[in-house]
Amino acid sequence: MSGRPILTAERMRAAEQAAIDAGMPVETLMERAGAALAEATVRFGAPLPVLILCGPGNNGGDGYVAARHLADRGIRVRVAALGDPKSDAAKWARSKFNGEVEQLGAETGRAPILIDCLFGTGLKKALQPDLVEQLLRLSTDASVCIACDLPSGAESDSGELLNDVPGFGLTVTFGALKPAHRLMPAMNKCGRVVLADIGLAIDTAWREIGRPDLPPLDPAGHKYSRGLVHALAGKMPGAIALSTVAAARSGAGYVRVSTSRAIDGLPSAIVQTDTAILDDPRIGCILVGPGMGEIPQLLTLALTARAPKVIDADAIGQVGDAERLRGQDAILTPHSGEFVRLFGKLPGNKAEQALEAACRSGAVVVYKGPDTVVASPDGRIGFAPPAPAWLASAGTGDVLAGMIAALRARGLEAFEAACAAVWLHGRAAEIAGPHMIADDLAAAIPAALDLR
Ligand SMILES: NC(=O)C1=CN([C@@H]2O[C@H](COP(=O)(O)OP(=O)(O)OC[C@H]3O[C@@H](n4cnc5c(N)ncnc54)[C@H](O)[C@@H]3O)[C@@H](O)[C@H]2O)[C@H](O)CC1
Ligand SMILES: [K+]
Repeated sequence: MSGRPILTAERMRAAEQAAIDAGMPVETLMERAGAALAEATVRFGAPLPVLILCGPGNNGGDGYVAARHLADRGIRVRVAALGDPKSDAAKWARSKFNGEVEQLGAETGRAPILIDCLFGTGLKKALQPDLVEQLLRLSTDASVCIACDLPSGAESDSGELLNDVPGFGLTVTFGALKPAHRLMPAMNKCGRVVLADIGLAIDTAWREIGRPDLPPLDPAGHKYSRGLVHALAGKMPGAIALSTVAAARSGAGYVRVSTSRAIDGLPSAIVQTDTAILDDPRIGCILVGPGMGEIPQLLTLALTARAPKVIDADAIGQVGDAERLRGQDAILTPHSGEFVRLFGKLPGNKAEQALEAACRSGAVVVYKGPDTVVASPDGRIGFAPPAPAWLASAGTGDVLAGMIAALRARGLEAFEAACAAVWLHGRAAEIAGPHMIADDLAAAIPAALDLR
């Protein structure tokens, strides 16, 4: 899967140290970071006057470098410092900035552009209340607020907010994204996240889910080679109807649903049958769970089949022991309640919890929410980019399950199919707009596919 790399603070420091050990002075890294911050500020905020808040560490050091670059470009820039720089690199950066540096406090005057260089990946605890008060006050009247690496108060690895944090329009980060840029609640405070390459070698299996690269249609293909999705209907046919329509619109060549009674309103292209022959070798992916209700035998039936399968909604509640999924080539799509009921409260951030669940079950786990992460037992993690809040409505999970099943049936391996569907699901919601219902979301899938 393509997508921007994501590293925890510790792995970021290791990448930085490896570069330093290879002869790259930390000042060079800081110079590149600060220059990138200045460039992004000019592009995002135009040549308005700038106030940079500098902390005592290297986050502050980036700020002094950015101040120098902005001043060199003729932009009026002031620096308000939280004490003197403590790290050698920050002292170096401070010494190279010839402008005024005032002490950050209640008298610090506002500016149209505010850049937060107080704390980044070195944050250890919540900011002092009076500092939070100044940060919030100075951000209130700024027209543009920019965070250096992270909003100060955002915990880099968990995405928790250790203190009140203003909403930033832009976050400029270096080398790799951090989990906080793509996990709630910190994700909501970052605004647009720009990643600056500062010359670090980054190697990671954790990535932001990028635009998917789907296989082209085979001109010699037929409906089976384009992917047969076989869905198992349960007590509430409306949910499986949404899933099957979503699967068909996601490019499955043939969508079939086993149902004990005819489902009204389903497009004729979706074949309804009263049998469930799941050892049909032409099946590309089975879908069970949407609208299933309390019929555990449907999950048991699905688990007798060798075909890949998407286990969603009510079926997750019937799994019982995650070990049942080992060897099933399954994709599990829990929201937080379903996740905790099946796996319990796991340690670590949401991504690490999803990875642990993937390892315990052998399944690819799509841990849904306003921040969705996809984890594979082989260690890969995909973090979804921000998706519209209006996805929080009935039936959108059914649509996602159908999209995953279709892309799996089209031949993408499980992790890639799940990541691609999550990305397309978010874009389809943007296209459908804030008043959408799940049916509109399914209808917007072709337009989302055209975005690639
Ligand atoms: N990753 C890279 O390749 C580069 C990162 N850069 C920038 O460096 C910061 C990380 O710098 P660091 O000095 O480790 O920590 P911070 O500047 O985030 O924190 C400063 C310092 O402050 C102390 N501290 C922590 N929390 C608090 C608190 N709540 N109140 C008071 N003091 C606190 C603690 O001792 C910290 O060490 C990274 O974010 C990037 O912006 C490099 O400049 C470029 C390369
Ligand atoms: K910061």
